[in-house]
Amino acid sequence: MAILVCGGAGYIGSHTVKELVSTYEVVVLDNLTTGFEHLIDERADFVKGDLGDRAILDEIFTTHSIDAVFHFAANSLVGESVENPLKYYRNNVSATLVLLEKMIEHGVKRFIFSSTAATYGIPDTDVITEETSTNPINPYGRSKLMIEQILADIACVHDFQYIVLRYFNAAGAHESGEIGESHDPESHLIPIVLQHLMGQRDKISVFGTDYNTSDGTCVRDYIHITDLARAHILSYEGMANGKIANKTYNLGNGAGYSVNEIIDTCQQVSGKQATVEYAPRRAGDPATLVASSNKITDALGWTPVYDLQAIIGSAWAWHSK
Ligand SMILES: NC(=O)c1ccc[n+]([C@@H]2O[C@H](COP(=O)([O-])OP(=O)(O)OC[C@H]3O[C@@H](n4cnc5c(N)ncnc54)[C@H](O)[C@@H]3O)[C@@H](O)[C@H]2O)c1
Ligand SMILES: O=c1ccn([C@@H]2O[C@H](COP(=O)(O)OP(=O)(O)O[C@H]3O[C@H](CO)[C@@H](O)[C@H](O)[C@H]3O)[C@@H](O)[C@H]2O)c(=O)[nH]1
Repeated sequence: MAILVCGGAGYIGSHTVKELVSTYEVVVLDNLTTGFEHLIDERADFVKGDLGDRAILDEIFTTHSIDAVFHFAANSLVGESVENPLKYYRNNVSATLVLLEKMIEHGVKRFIFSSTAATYGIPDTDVITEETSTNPINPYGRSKLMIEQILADIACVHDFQYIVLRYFNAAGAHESGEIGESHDPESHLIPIVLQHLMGQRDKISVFGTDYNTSDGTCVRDYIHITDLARAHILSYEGMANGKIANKTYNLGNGAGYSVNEIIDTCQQVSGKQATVEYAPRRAGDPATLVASSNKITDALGWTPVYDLQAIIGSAWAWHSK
């Protein structure tokens, strides 16, 4: 039995493939719009194509015995989604519907979905649990919540099980040093700061200093990608063993760090001094997003291993290489 990883050439997908290949047969489907073929572990089969392409999905589902689909493929930039919502609804919703239809048609019944803290919008609590109300404030978050709702509907009427994983801010690099965070252009805070500290950017822009947080900059919960990858594998095995089905779990470290604190930690880890420019708010950004991940700890025993220092340390090691 094999696992199909949609978006396995991307940042989180490629790290999960690396964790999967030692135990499972893995097929990667990716159109390489934001991913890179060189990130895919060579033990995986790679199919270059789009998840909205019915013929490619028919081919994969008939030539491989797929037991589960891990679905990472999406557009995932908050600011871009505000500027170009149709791109987000087309890729994150319409193309995913094609994948789901083909799974049902071919009798593939296990699905793990990459969702996001952006489904919560501006939470009315300091620490977000899965019971916190979902009220996304940007098209990206809405596109993910729509798929979550569609999954619940499908599971009511088909032989189909899903796990939704709502990640907070994914960061860090694989401990092998072989792969790390690659987005082009890069928009994520930690790689931008590290690129600057390596001399590849003139300065860092901090988007917004007037948020209702301790220092006025946005607070996020950063989680290492290997911790995320392990949560996917535990979720899959939990479903396959009949322990869990049709659940939604947060994945975070349970600690919030402001943009300024991230810059400080990057300076400490690298031993270099940053040049910072304070800029206006970026559209679509909530002030604070911090997770409680107790639900997945209770269900599957998952706990994050990497703290912020270790996350930034792994990213710095990879960037320096
Ligand atoms: N990076 C984060 O902090 C974060 C946080 C929460 C949720 N997520 C979610 O995790 C997933 C992975 O994020 P990432 O940071 O690795 O992004 P990424 O852009 O690095 O990876 C996405 C991959 O999907 C591929 N892809 C996109 N649309 C496709 C399509 N229609 N057909 C085939 N392949 C397609 C891209 O080429 C890329 O390789 C996304 O669903 C994202 O919404 C990411
Ligand atoms: O040059 C920069 C880049 C970012 N930020 C700020 O840093 C914080 C983190 O931004 P970023 O790294 O872009 O991540 P988010 O926008 O929080 O989104 C990430 O985390 C979300 C979950 O919380 C996921 O859903 C998204 O896919 C993923 O991109 C935000 O307050 C940004 O405004 C800056 O101040 N300057």
